[in-house]
Amino acid sequence: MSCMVMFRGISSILRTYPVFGQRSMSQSSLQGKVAIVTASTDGIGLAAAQALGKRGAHVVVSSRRQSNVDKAVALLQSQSIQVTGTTCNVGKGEDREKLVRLTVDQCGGIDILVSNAAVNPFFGNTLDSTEEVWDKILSVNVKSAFLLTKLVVPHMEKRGGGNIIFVSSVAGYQPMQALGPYSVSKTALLGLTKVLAPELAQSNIRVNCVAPGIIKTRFSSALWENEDILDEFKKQLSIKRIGKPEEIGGTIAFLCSDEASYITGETITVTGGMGCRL
Ligand SMILES: NC(=O)c1ccc[n+]([C@@H]2O[C@H](COP(=O)([O-])OP(=O)(O)OC[C@H]3O[C@@H](n4cnc5c(N)ncnc54)[C@H](O)[C@@H]3O)[C@@H](O)[C@H]2O)c1
Repeated sequence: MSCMVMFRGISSILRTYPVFGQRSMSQSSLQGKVAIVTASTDGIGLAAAQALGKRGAHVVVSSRRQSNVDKAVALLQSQSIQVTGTTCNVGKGEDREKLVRLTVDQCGGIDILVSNAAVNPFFGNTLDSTEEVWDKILSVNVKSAFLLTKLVVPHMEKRGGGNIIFVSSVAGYQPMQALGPYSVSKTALLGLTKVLAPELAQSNIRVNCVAPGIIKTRFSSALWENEDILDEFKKQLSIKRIGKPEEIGGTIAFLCSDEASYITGETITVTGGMGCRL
């Protein structure tokens, strides 16, 4: 068989069975989608914005400081990502409303919410934690995730569907020593995912969650800056290194794509094989 004949044969197979050709590429595409990612000027949030943006989504990045927003917007623009930026403290109702209003006004709608912001103001024995600690952790890590969801759902319904991603933690499955209240807040997100997925499925909105292991960001620096602590953690890992923010960003983008069209109510652990599921 000549090369020409063989080439024609392959092209006709690709036309007949598009799964071998362009279809798989378009299923991962987020072209035309609008994505809000909270706390997205650094770490996992920034990596999620990059992963969604590289697949064609217009991303709306935010954090509490304008200077950080400006830096992230400039970085994403330099990577040819369509981006809008604003300040948002997710713990404040007026900021959440401003974020949603600005996104709808400037980008025409909302298809994706990645609720990524979190705090951990407390290390120690859980019985030493105060009411203020619990109020802060539950307000930022859990309540704001739900209240933002409530605000974006009507806009997703107008677009015929959407995707919501909560960022939990492996600590949500197996509480980490000295991180009691934070771990409990991350367990709550596993529950929130399961509660909302069936309610929102009728609106064609999928609700999923990612539970990172130890990822190299500012948030986890206490765990990886100290070699001894890091070595102890590495013993629990199958892949003997800590994770990179883009490894979480990629998982989030996958969950938001049509490749994950039959996945809802799930949490994907991304831990290098830490092996501690409930
Ligand atoms: N890095 C890890 O090892 C790890 C592991 C498991 C889960 N996580 C989760 O990943 C998410 C991102 O964390 P990260 O590791 O990228 O660290 P990070 O410090 O870059 O991200 C957390 C961000 O939340 C922001 N934030 C805190 N309170 C806020 C508020 N009220 N409004 C808006 N933003 C607020 C912080 O400014 C910070 O930018 C968090 O939900 C965290 O719990 C991280």
